[in-house]
This record gives sequence, C-alpha cells and structure tokens, in this order.
Amino acid sequence: MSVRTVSVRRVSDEWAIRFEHAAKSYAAGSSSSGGGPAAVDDLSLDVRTGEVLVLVGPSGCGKSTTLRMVNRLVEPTSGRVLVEGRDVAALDVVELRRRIGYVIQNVGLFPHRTVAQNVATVPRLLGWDRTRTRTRVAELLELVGLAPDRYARRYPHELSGGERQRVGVARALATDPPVLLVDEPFGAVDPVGRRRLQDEFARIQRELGTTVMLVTHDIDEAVRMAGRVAVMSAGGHVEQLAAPLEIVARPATPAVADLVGRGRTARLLALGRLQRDDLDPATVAQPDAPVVRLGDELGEVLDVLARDGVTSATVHADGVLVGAVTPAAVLSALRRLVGPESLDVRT
Ligand SMILES: Nc1ncnc2c1ncn2[C@@H]1O[C@H](COP(=O)(O)OP(=O)(O)OP(=O)(O)O)[C@@H](O)[C@H]1O
Repeated sequence: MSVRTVSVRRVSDEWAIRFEHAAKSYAAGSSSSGGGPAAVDDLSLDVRTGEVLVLVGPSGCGKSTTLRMVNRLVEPTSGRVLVEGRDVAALDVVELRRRIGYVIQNVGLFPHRTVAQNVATVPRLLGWDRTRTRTRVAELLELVGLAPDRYARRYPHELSGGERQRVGVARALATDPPVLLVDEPFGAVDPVGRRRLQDEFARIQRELGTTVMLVTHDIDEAVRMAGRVAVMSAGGHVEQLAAPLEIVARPATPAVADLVGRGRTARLLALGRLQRDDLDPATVAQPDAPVVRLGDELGEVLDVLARDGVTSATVHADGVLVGAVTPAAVLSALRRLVGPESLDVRT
C-alpha cells in the first residue's frame, strides 16, 4: 500500500498543512513555569503543497512546538492543525505519524539495528514483504547518497554525523510521505558537510515534491533551503512570511531586520540575480572580457569582476551577447533589490 493512497480525502491542493489559530501553553500540565506565556500564542499559517517552508527565529520562540503540533507530539491548547484537509486531532495518531516523516537533529536511530533495519522501520510496521522492503531500502540509501553495499549493514556508531543524518532522512522518507517535518536537521554537522547536506536535501525534495516544514535558528540555512521563510518571534508570532529574497531585501519588522542585518549584503549577493536592467549601457563589451550570463547570482558576477585586471564582463543571454556589466552595475543591482531605502537596515 502506498502511503499516498490514504490522502484521498484531500480537500485542497493549495496547501498541505494549515494552522488555524493554533496555540500551545505548556503551563497547565508543566511542572516548570506554572503560568508563563504561551509557547505559541495564536498561529494561523498555510504550508503550500510541495513547498519548503522554513521557520526561523531565536531560541525559545516556539518553532519546535509549532512543528510538533503537526504530528501531535504536541497537542494544541486551542485552535487546530489540518494536514491535507483533515484535522489532525481527529486522526489516529499512529496512522498520522506514519504519513508524516519526521527528522530531528540527533536523528534517534536505533543503535543496535543496522542502517538497513533503521530505514526499514516503518515499512516493517506496515507489514511490507522482505523483497519490497529490501528494494525500497536500497533505493532510499542511493537517494541520500549512501551506497547500499557499503552502508546497509553498518551500525549507527560506524557512521559520521552527516551519514547518520542521511540515514535519518532516508528513514523518514521510507513510505514516501506527503509531508516531512524537519527540526534543526544539520545542526551537528560541520559547515562544509552541512552545505552539502542542504544541497542534497534540496535535490531530494525537488525530486519527490514532498511538502517540507523545516525549523532552524540559522538565517543562512533558512534562505538557502526555503521556498518561503516564516520569521518568528516569541510566542510563535510570525513577523514576516515571504520568499527568501524578500525577507533579506525588505525586512518587514525590526526583529526581521535584526535577524538578517549582519551579513545582509553577502546574502543578497547569493540570492539576487543579474537582470537586463542592471547592465551598464555606457560600457562597451570588450572582446577579451570574461563572460557571465543573465540570471547568474550577483555574487558569482562579482567574483568574476574581482579577478585581476578585469573592469567589466560581457553578458550573454541564451548564448547571445546582450551587453556588459561593471562592479558599479552590481552595486546598483543590490540597490534595486532593496528598493529606495539604504542598504543598512539597522538604521
Ligand atoms: N515540554 C515543555 N514543557 C514546558 N515548556 C516547554 C516545553 N517545551 C517547550 N517549552 C517552552 O516553550 C517555549 C517554546 O519552545 P520551543 O522548543 O518550541 O522553541 P524553539 O523556538 O524551537 O527553540 P530552540 O530554537 O531553542 O529549539 C520555550 O519557552 C520553552 O521553554
């Protein structure tokens, strides 16, 4: 049985997850604060089908609580959460969790089970036969970049942190869930490995079209991974919900500006693309100048222009010369991205 077949009651293809005035206060049942502010106060938010929506914000602002309300690891105090049109509170919790992949930072692999056995956890629970399970495990290990003949029989302690994280992703994807929840997935991995994992995760998500809700406190991870970013502040309050470029270029509130403020120009260089309007009409393309393309990242264009002896680059679109670009043109492209205001959002 494919997991997707249980989603026939889907009422909307527009969104896969919907929060309707969802709130969570731990105070009532918690031994700790005894009446502190709500972890999530009043959240209304849609996650579109097939998108990667990233929740980013400072520690304690309610990101994980929000995520866990989707698979009912946390039950809302009020309001509701819908997955593919169905109120999760009305669903059998075991069935719900089988339909929703969940990846967390330290993965939670079973230490005494091999990689293959870990990945096969849910297929086994669903009673898949051995051949089907084995084929699926091999497929998944390939998908996450772990050669099955090298990794299937290893135990978690024989893997690096990044490899364990890949196994966690493979396990979460075992039954091709329509929705995947991911909480600080790459936090424990070094920066280079982290970037590689982010790229691979993005490739897998594009390939499978899974709806992903991902939590991070790292704004760079957020803007790299997201289709849309929800910047949160205390109480699960959404400060801004927008595409990464919009968040970085035009922060809607001081809290968002604070989060993206430092290193903002570098982020804009990675997110902004060279457009025809950016080209310098007064600069003539030199025959020996390096070539860039319309649509290239501004950062890549600047890299080319930063090379010794280069004052301009020739710009091509579909193999045809369309003009030239200078460092000043990249600067005006940055200004185009942020609009009329200054580049320094902190003022
Ligand atoms: N089980 C719990 N009992 C009591 N309070 C809790 C519980 N879990 C979370 N909280 C509180 O709820 C608030 C939100 O926590 P949550 O884990 O959702 O935040 P977060 O944004 O994911 O934080 P971080 O980035 O540090 O993981 C915090 O103040 C936290 O102390």
